[in-house]
Amino acid sequence: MYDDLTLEHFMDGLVKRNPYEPEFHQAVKEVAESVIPFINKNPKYKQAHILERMTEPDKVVSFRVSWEDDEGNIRINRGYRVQFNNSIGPYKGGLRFDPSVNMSVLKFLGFEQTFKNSLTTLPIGAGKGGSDFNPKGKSDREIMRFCQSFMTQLYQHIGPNMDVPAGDIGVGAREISYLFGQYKRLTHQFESVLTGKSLEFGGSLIRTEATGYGNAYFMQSMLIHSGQIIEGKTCLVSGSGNVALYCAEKIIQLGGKVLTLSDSSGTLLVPNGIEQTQLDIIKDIKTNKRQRLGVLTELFECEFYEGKKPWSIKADLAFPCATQNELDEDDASLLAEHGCLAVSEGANMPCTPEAVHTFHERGILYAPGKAANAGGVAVSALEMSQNSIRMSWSENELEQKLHNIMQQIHDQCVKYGEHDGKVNYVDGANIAGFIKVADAMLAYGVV
Ligand SMILES: NC(=O)C1=CN([C@@H]2O[C@H](COP(=O)(O)OP(=O)(O)OC[C@H]3O[C@@H](n4cnc5c(N)ncnc54)[C@H](OP(=O)(O)O)[C@@H]3O)[C@@H](O)[C@H]2O)C=CC1
Ligand SMILES: O=C(O)CCC(=O)C(=O)O
Repeated sequence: MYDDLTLEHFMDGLVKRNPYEPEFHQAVKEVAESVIPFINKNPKYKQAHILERMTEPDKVVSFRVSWEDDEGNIRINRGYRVQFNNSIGPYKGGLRFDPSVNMSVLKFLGFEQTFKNSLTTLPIGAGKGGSDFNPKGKSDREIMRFCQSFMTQLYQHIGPNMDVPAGDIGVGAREISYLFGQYKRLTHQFESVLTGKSLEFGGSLIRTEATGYGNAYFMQSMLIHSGQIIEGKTCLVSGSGNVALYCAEKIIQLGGKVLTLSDSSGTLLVPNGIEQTQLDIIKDIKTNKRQRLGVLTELFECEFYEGKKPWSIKADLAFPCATQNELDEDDASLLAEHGCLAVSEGANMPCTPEAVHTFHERGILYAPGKAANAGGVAVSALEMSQNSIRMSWSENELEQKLHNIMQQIHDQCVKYGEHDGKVNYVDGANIAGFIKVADAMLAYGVV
């Protein structure tokens, strides 16, 4: 007979094996709280030490990235790829270029990706990578030289059936193009080794929009399930990158009113709701001109609050779409006091555990990122499928597929997270994501 697994014992071991990795501990604890009771009811997972194996990455690589800046100085950064779990498909997950990147951050992201990719219903394993390189303020040429040097190290670890990276914070269409160009030059192969590519060379329609659109669809499903609608609701969105901009766009299309966006310098407030024409200006400022949101006060009627987060503004719904731990307990209390009904995470782990606890305590519907932002990686998997069959699906087809996938993810969360008529989307996402990967690992035996 086996004793029950306890959260305390499991987490003690994990922290000892992975010291100084607070983000990784946070992500694992959130999953362990949901799945340990499930594992104890299903001893086959306990006997095979599935959770212990799932929390140990398959492989981690770290490498030097040397490159030359525009002044001719030699610059050195560190590159990484964490290949977390390939039980249900090739490693799949983004690359992040940001000074905050370290092993703890990439392990939390790779671990989360395991559950997210499982939830998509598509055959993709989990990985994450990146560098502590800061793209802000760099010229196009510097970005190109960095990406080429990064790929010169990374290319031997990736491949269309091995590991397929994509974008994340600081890695968008420009960086993916430089990375793909260098991979092609090194290997003489034109293959589906990155997703988020431009349309001219194998990219998929809707991939740019997918994470943000998917998050708005998830919120819509969650509201409908509880007898409400998104139309007419006031919304706070944080961030103004890929995820935030397209989350805002889909909210507007669904009839919601987006009051805010933000960046690392502060929050933009449009009290009557951002209109699509204004959103197009914001996209140009952030994506093409790479400027701060504050410049918008000169372009249309809006307010800008330097150094402030959006969460103190009264609204019905919240969509944190910037970065991890951007919404804490105080922010969650303010949202609750202002009557917020639901929170759906576009970013990965943007809400602290204390904030999530507050949502649950105050009856606010809460969708974790691994469920709500899975639309991006799902369309990445569809990009891989299109590349394999050398076809391109239409925008309508892809958006319909994305919408269906988000609905299926929602329904899996309900199936595994509903107790006494209430849905705990954290438990639902964790248990549903766990089962598929765990069953594949059991089938492989001890590997
Ligand atoms: N891209 C994708 O397909 C997916 C992304 N995600 C997650 O979504 C989040 C956003 O990614 P993405 O939109 O791609 O990244 P981008 O680089 O396109 O945008 C990031 C945005 O977040 C803001 N930001 C970053 N750090 C901070 C901070 N510390 N405080 C306040 N604002 C901050 C940035 O501001 P500034 O402009 O000032 O830098 C920018 O507006 C991340 O958590 C990512 O892991 C999840 C699933 C898929
Ligand atoms: O599209 C992908 O492969 C990566 C998406 C991603 O990094 C994420 O879901 O966090």
